[in-house]
Amino acid sequence: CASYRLRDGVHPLWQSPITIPGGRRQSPINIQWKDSVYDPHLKPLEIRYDPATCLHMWNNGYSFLVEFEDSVDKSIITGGPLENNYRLKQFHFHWGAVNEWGSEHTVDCKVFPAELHLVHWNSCKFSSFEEALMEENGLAVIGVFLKLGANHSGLQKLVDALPSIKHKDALVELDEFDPSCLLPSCPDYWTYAGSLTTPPLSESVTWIIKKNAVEVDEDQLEVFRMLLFTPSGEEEKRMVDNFRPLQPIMDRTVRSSFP
Ligand SMILES: NS(=O)(=O)c1ccc(Cc2ccc([N+](=O)[O-])cc2)cc1
Ligand SMILES: [Zn+2]
Repeated sequence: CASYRLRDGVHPLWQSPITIPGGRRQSPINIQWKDSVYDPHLKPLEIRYDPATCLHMWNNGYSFLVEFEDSVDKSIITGGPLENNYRLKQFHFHWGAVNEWGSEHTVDCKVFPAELHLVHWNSCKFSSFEEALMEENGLAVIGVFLKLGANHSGLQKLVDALPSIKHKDALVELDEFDPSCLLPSCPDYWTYAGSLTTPPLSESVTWIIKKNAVEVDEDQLEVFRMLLFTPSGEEEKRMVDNFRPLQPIMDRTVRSSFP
C-alpha cells in the first residue's frame, strides 16, 4: 500500500518518528486477506457491555473518546484469542478529511473513511489500565471499520453531543450508552499482535479487527470533521486525518476466526 512511503519519514501530525526504532510489532497494518491463516481453535469473542458503566465523552486533542467506569468487571470481553477477561476502558475513532481515507488498518490495501477502536485491559493480570498498558497482552482493542451508507441510529446519540466538545479538553456527561450497537452482527474477525497507534506506541495490544464494516452516513462523518485539535481561544485546526500510517508486518501472522 502506498503509505509505506511515509514509514521512515515524520508524519505531519507527529513530532516523533512514526515507527519506533526496533519496534517489531507496530500497528496499524495492512491485512492481506489471502495471507491470513484460519485458526479453528479461535473461540467466538464474547462481548458483555453494561450501558450503565458509560461515564462521559471528551475531546483529548487527538480524537474524541467515550470512557467507562472500569473498577469492576461489568463491561468485558473474553474468549476469542484472549486468555483472560478484558475490561472496557474507552472507545474512540480515527477518520479522514475526506471519505477516501481515514481508517488505520486496511484490508487488501482498501482504506475505509473511519475506524472505531474499543480499548480493553486485562483485569485478571493487572489492577489498572495504566499498569496493563505497558505489559505484553495487557490490552485488547477491537477495531471496526466504518463505511458510507445508511445513517447509524446508535452513533447518532454521540454525534448529537459532539458540538458540545468541539475544543480540546471539553467534556460532556453521557447517560446510558451501549457500545455493542456499534459492532457488526457478523462475528468474524482477524487477530494479530500489535501496538497502540499513538504514543507511547506500547507493544501490548492484541488486535481484534472485525471483518465486516458498519454503515454511517456522510452527515455523521461531517460532524466528526467539525471537531478541533485545538483548545478554545487558539487558532482553530480541524480534527481530521488522525490516523497513523501503516507499519511493517515484520514476522507476524494474522489469524482469522473464519475459514
Ligand atoms: N489507537 S489505539 O491504539 O487504540 C489507542 C488506545 C488507547 C490509547 C490510550 C492511551 C494509552 C496510553 C496513554 N499513556 O500512556 O499516556 C494514554 C492514552 C491510545 C491509543
Ligand atoms: Zn485508536
